[in-house]
Formats: sequence, structure tokens, C-alpha cells
Amino acid sequence: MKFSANLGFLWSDRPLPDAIRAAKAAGFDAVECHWPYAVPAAEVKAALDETGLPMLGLNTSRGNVAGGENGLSALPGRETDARAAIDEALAYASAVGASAVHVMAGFAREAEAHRTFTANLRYACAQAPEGVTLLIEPLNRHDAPGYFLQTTDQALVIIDEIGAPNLKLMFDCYHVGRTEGDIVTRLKDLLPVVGHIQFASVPDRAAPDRGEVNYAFVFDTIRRIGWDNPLGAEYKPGGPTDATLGWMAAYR
Ligand SMILES: O=C(O)[C@H](O)C(=O)CO
Ligand SMILES: [Mg+2]
Repeated sequence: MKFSANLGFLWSDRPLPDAIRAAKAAGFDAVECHWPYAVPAAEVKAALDETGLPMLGLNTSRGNVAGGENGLSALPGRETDARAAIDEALAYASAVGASAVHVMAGFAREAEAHRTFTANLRYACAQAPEGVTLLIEPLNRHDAPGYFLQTTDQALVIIDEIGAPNLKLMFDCYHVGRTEGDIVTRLKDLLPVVGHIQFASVPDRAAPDRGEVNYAFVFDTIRRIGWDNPLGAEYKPGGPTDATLGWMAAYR
């Protein structure tokens, strides 16, 4: 199995270039991040070149975080800000060679939110350069109550409606486990539209060696169905990241 270190959580106490180096030293095959924008892209690119690790993805900006925002693309009336965030993410992705951008929907319950989200996603799909995939990710209702995109069924409707080859699903086993369950069946059913897979223990969002989901079974199923891309370790270490990596040895 190949694994990608999600540097939004792993080694998040270090500057991003150092976190990339730590991921390399720990044996990860790739990295991904959340919101790298405070770090000059050239510094991130230099660390990626130095380590040889690919950057699999980054997120569009959340907007006004202090004001409670968690993404902009489904917010009616905020199209200008949402598209600026998409442009920013695509430019950063191009500068560091990242292969995906997660377009964050945000907290929205208005009737027009679906139409706003699909319009902004169409914009993103049209703007994305060759080799950059757009991802949408349902977030579980416990951690992100009121988030517009909550289930894989809802994401599938959106992906089908837009019908763009560069729009895919971020299948985060943690969120699916918390909201929907039946993780491996959902994954198999959705495989044609899956662009990236992430994981963490359920329900604690810790390393995958605990909790109610048997990740040995999940990873084995992923291997059997022929998914060969690195799986995103997006868990909260709750202390020094290096002390939480014992789970990896079983899959090498
Ligand atoms: O929280 C998650 O699972 C996402 O992957 C993310 O990037 C931020 O919401
Ligand atoms: Mg995730």
C-alpha cells in the first residue's frame, strides 16, 4: 500500500516544507495539505523537489474562518469570493505541481446552494489546467453541522449533473464511516467517480489502528479492487506525529 501524509494534521506543528521532509523521513509516498497559502509556493516546491514526494492535493480557502466560514463555493451571493478562492487554489496547485484541488462547499442551507455550488464547480472544471482534478468531499454532520455537502449520494448527484471528467469525489473513509457506514460497499459502488481516498479512525479521527473501523480489511479491499494511488492519512495525531506511525508497518 502507498500512503500520503496529510500535512494539515500530521506534523502540523512544523513549517510546511519541514513537514514535507518529515513525511519523507517517515516513509510516506506522497503528501497532501489543507491550506498552504501562507507559505510561498516556491518553498513548498523546493521541499517537494528535494524529497521527490508528489503533492496530491490542497483545499480552496475556507473564507472568513474567524467568522465561522468553512468554504465558499455553495454560498449564494459569494460567487466572486468563491471563484477567487478557486483561482488561488489552482494557481498554487500549478506552482507546486499538485494534482488535485478540493473545492470546499461551505455552510449553506439556502435553496439555491445546490445551484451555486454546481455553477462554481463548472467554473473550476473549466479553469483547471490539464492534470489537476477537482474534488468534492462530503463532511460528516457531527464535525461540520450545516456543511452543504454531507453524503456521498449528494456528491454523486452533483458529479453526474456536471459530467466533467476532471470532477471527482474525495472519499474520506472517516466521514463516510461517521455519517453513512458500510464503507467498503460505498467505496466499491462509487469507485468510478473516486479521485482520492482518505482515512482516520472512527469515531475519534486518530491513527487507523483503533476504533470501530477495521482498516486492515478496508485497505485490503482497496488493494484488491486495484486502487494503487496513495491513501491519505488524514488523522489527528494528538501528540508528536512520529509516535503515531506504528500502523504503517503492517501494510508495507
Ligand atoms: O476535513 C476533511 O476531511 C477534509 O479533507 C479537509 O480537507 C478539510 O475539511
Ligand atoms: Mg478528508
